[in-house]
Amino acid sequence: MIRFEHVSKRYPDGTAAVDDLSFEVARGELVTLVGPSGCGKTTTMKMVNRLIEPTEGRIFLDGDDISAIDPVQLRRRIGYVIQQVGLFPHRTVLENTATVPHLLGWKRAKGRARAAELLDLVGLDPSVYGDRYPEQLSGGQRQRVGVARALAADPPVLLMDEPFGAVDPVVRDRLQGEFLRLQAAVGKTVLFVTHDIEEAVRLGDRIAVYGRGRIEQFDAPAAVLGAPATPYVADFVGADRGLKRLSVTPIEEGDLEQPPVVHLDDPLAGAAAKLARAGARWAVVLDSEDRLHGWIPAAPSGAQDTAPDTPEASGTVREHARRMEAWLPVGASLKQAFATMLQHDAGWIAVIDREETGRFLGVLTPARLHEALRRSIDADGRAVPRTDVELETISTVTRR
Ligand SMILES: Nc1ncnc2c1ncn2[C@@H]1O[C@H](COP(=O)(O)OP(=O)(O)OP(=O)(O)O)[C@@H](O)[C@H]1O
Repeated sequence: MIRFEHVSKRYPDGTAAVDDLSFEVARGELVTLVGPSGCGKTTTMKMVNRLIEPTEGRIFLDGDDISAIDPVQLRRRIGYVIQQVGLFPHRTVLENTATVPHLLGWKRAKGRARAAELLDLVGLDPSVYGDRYPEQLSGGQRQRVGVARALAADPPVLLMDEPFGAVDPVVRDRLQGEFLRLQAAVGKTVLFVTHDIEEAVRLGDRIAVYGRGRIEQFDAPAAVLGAPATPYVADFVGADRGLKRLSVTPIEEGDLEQPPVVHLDDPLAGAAAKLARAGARWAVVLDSEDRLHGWIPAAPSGAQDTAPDTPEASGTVREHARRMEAWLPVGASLKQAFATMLQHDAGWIAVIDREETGRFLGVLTPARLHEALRRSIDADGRAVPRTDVELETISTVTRR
């Protein structure tokens, strides 16, 4: 979709902003360009929409040499989102979002309808925010408008230059998550500039790690973290790359442990017997459709008089079950799993198939999380699927 062939940009003062760059971005792919300040990321991006002209080499968009395309026509095929969003202060949010449809000569009603749809898509209710002016929005909301505006004419390509750079880390984290969901829905070809390796790793299908004017490594996030191509890349991704890897390693079903499972309407005595047989301290509680409800300890509170593993325990699991807040869908990252454990001060989290169905799949414990991480590192090193990796030592600490 976007192809660079031996592209260089030299400024008259002799600065080589980029030097002999060749790479290709596939249709629907999100590539992050990451590197320290001044290494040529923005220059690379601005050459794609001809805000900067290369001194050597050629750039192709969908097979067309862009030097032969009128820059104004070209920019209509390319959405552009920058850090200082550049919203028009005297136009409403809806008018700002409809800018490009307006320039393209769409009928006003059609442009506004499209703008409203896009605002909705980026999480801003058009009936609430549509008539506001940019100064009446938070920084994060302004960025969302910037994204909606860039998408308004449905361009196949998006260029994003540190779009979330100016907001605080919490908002930034949320915007990244929203953007990933949006991208899963719209499937644009995206070049995304950032100087933050964590952002690059989280968002990119592939990452281009820039040194001075050159790409040092162009690879999937796990590969950049797992096998840095040069000492420079290793240094840039940092000594804590194992930790960063948590954010690109998804929870898989094979990572999960299967604790005893009981149902809400099971008699308590039966549940207690099951726990005793398994030697477990707790069991997961499901409803009649196997959806996660919560958990039950081996000695439910209030039932101490009748120890649960004695036949005197009466009633059903329902009366003693506790709700479980610490859960995630399969496919969420190990980092999210770890964060969820910390947030809920939980020794394990429940993993379900999907949020909508809530079907219980198993639990992830810290030991299992560690194993999953080690298996993923090993799998990358040997280029095999994670399920094929057998660990030599497994360090689980259970009562079993
Ligand atoms: N008009 C110009 N004249 C001379 N040198 C320039 C000009 N514009 C940019 N440069 C230089 O080109 C190099 C690459 O700049 P570029 O903006 O692409 O870097 P960047 O990686 O995007 O950095 P940042 O993260 O700080 O935005 C820098 O050394 C910069 O000083």
